[in-house]
Amino acid sequence: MATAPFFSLPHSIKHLSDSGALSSVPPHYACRDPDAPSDVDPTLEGQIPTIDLSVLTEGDPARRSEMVRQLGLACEEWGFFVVVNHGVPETVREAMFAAAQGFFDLEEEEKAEHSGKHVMDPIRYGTSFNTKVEDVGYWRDYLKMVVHPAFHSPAKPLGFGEVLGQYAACTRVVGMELLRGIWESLELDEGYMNNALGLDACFQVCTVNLYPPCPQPELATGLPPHSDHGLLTLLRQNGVDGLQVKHGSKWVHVKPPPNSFLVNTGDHMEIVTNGRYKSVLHRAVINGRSTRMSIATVVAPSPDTVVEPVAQLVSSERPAMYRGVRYREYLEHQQGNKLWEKSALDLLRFHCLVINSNKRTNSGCVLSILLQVATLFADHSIVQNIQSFVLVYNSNNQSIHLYILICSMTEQNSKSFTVPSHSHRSSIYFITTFATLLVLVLLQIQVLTSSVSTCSLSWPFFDRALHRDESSIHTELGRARSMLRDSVTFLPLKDLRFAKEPMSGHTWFMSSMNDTFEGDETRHLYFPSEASKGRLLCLSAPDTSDGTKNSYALAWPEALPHDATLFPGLTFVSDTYYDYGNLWHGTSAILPFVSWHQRKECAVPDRWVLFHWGEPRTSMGAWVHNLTRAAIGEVRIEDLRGHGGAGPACFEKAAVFRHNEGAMKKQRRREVYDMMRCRARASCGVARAIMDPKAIRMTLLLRLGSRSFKNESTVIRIFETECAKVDGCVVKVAWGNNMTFCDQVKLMSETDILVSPHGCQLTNLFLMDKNSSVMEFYPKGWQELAGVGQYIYRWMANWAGMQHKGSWRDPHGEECPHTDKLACFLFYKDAQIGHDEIHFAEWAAKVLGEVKEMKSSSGSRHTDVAGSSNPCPCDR
Ligand SMILES: O=C(O)CCC(=O)C(=O)O
Ligand SMILES: [Fe+2]
Repeated sequence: MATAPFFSLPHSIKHLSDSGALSSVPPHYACRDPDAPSDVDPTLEGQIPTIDLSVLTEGDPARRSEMVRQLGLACEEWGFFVVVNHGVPETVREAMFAAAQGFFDLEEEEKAEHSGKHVMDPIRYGTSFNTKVEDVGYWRDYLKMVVHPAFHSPAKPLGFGEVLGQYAACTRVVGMELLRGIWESLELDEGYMNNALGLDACFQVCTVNLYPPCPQPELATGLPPHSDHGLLTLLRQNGVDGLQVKHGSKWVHVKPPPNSFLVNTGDHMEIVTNGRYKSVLHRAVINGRSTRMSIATVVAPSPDTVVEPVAQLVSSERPAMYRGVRYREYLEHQQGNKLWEKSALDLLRFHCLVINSNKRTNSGCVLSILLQVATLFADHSIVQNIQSFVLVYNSNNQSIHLYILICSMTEQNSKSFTVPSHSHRSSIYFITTFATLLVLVLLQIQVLTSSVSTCSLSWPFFDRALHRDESSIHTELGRARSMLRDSVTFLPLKDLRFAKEPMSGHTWFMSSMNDTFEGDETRHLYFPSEASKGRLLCLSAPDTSDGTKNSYALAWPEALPHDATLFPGLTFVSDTYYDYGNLWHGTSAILPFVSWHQRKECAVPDRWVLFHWGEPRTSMGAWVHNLTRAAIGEVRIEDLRGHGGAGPACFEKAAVFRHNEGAMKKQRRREVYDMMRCRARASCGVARAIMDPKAIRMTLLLRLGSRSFKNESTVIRIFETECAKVDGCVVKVAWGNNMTFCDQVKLMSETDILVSPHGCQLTNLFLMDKNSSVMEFYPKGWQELAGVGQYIYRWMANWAGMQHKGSWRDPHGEECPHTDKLACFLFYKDAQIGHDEIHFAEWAAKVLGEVKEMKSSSGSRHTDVAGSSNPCPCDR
């Protein structure tokens, strides 16, 4: 029951603290005994495990599997670890803390717009944890935002949403990589886990915690001991410590190394791993001097998933310890009650007992089993808690084993969440089923021990079928086939309900179908398969300008739709939301096919069917076409309208990718980029060059028109001047628009530092030797208006094993004359880029210095080139 505090609660602790009039904490906040002996053990601090994420994502298999082992140990022994080398730029963290500070600095009325009425509101500003039910207050203000699967952000301060979006995306990537390692440490299949937990639509919430300085920090607390609800929580802080985690019976004060994430396991990790990896208790302490801010990002199962212990971690020795509950319900319960230790999780715990009665089968023993069972069933509370019972008859030694799994929950347990509990009727059901089973077992014993082996039952149906004449059977089969054929149902290929989210879940393209996960590959569809129940994919796509007019269906090979043409062999079906003309988007669309090709014994498709927004396309841009041909083999794009028959096209075998490479794992992407680089170089005959280890090759890959440098000759001179200062440095200048594919492949194979404006020509970056560097330039206005798409080359560099050395964003340039955001973005998109002589010179010198340093420590490094001793994957 809620207890009303005896003074009126402040709007926020910040408000209270900013007033400056406090010399002691109001009694409502005094929840600690200042004289209690310290429960913090400083000796444990140095033992907190550290996980190097870069080893998980790009380490060689041996290092990676050792890191996975360490991750497993960290989860098992601590439930807490520090993550370093996570790849999230410091600038992203800094921007996020600045934006969060900006929010808390708004006027109290502006923030109050988000003072949630309900604990499940997607944006919630408040103080303490849940003032409606607490009888003490915590010295903390917070802003909680659900950022995935749907993204929510306060509108103020300006730009908050962009920064949050970027922070959320980066932390989600880190969270997913860690989860991947965690599943691996338990030998759980990643695809299965992603599916079981609905991780594509994972629930992600970012909570910014603000702990202002407190006049009596020894009396109050920031957050009491608690565990978090999700799978993992990733925490960053503003440089002021205050997080403490429980290890054994002691607390550890955490002092994170710079640029690291503090990660703890949550309740749902404990549930799903059936208690192998327990959620860790932690708390936030406060101080008297400085404001502490932390950002906790929880990554959790999708809200509608019913999470329960995964079957692989449940056995007779370790029965399920928690009952399943829908994530949304758990969250609502946890957020709607007092925050205290593991009180929410405790409600889901089973206390289990396995009873095994091992008896020889003679009538006396059967009677004794019956008696035992009757005694058990006489107690209604036991019947209520019986999870399962199994009777096993062993015919070798003629014994019966009866296993009964009894799992109890407290009264409160069964009330708190809405799950069905057993009723009297179910006890009757149990008893009846049990009795029936027993009779069946006894019957079986009899059958086995007597020598009756024939069955005299007569089946009128078979009887009739056997005596029918053959021709009538054929007629009947023909009729059935024709009915099947008529029942093939064509659905719209493009479902506009999902038009806004073409990349997520089961999208608008064949929206009624679920993807399959296979290892770390991009999810995809394959026909015929178990999932399609042996049916083939048929497409009817005559309209090239409106995808909603095109359609698809599944049909059994024996009952293809009328007028259908069957295309033999393997077909690759691709749908992309951009186009096959653009280098970046085309590459992104073919990448999963390259991966699939490599995995499936280098299978080359007989044809490609390309869709863009659900509309058929009959060509790829020259660069994309060449890359595809180099990576997979000859590209024959089928024009569905010109295949001869007027009816639909059905494919003997078809692999469909419709999310670009979106869901592919990083390690896998790297392998695919490696393969594409290797094969592109081989197909262009780029010869292996023995490089002077001191040579540093800088390439300025420039653009004409939009996003070209305003003063190109000056920019070239700056880089030439800096290059001239470094021993062995040469500069090349090229323009992407007038080069063939092979010219570009060759140029990249001879580039150590790629200097280029943001734009599709940068897609070439993966063709450089691994570890090469990229410097990127943007016109004015991009940071604010371009959304996350502006980071694609940063991501690509990371996926392909390159080093992105940062970006320069032109602060000057023509002002946008429009008021509309989109119109302004389009205005800046085509703008030219200025320059900053001093900055460019210093930046170039720094990158040149780093590359020189790296080269001198690693020597010559031309690898994976045609003619080298390492053939490319799928070389024949
Ligand atoms: O601020 C901290 O260090 C802890 C925050 C926390 O535990 C939470 O937000 O759940
Ligand atoms: Fe927490």
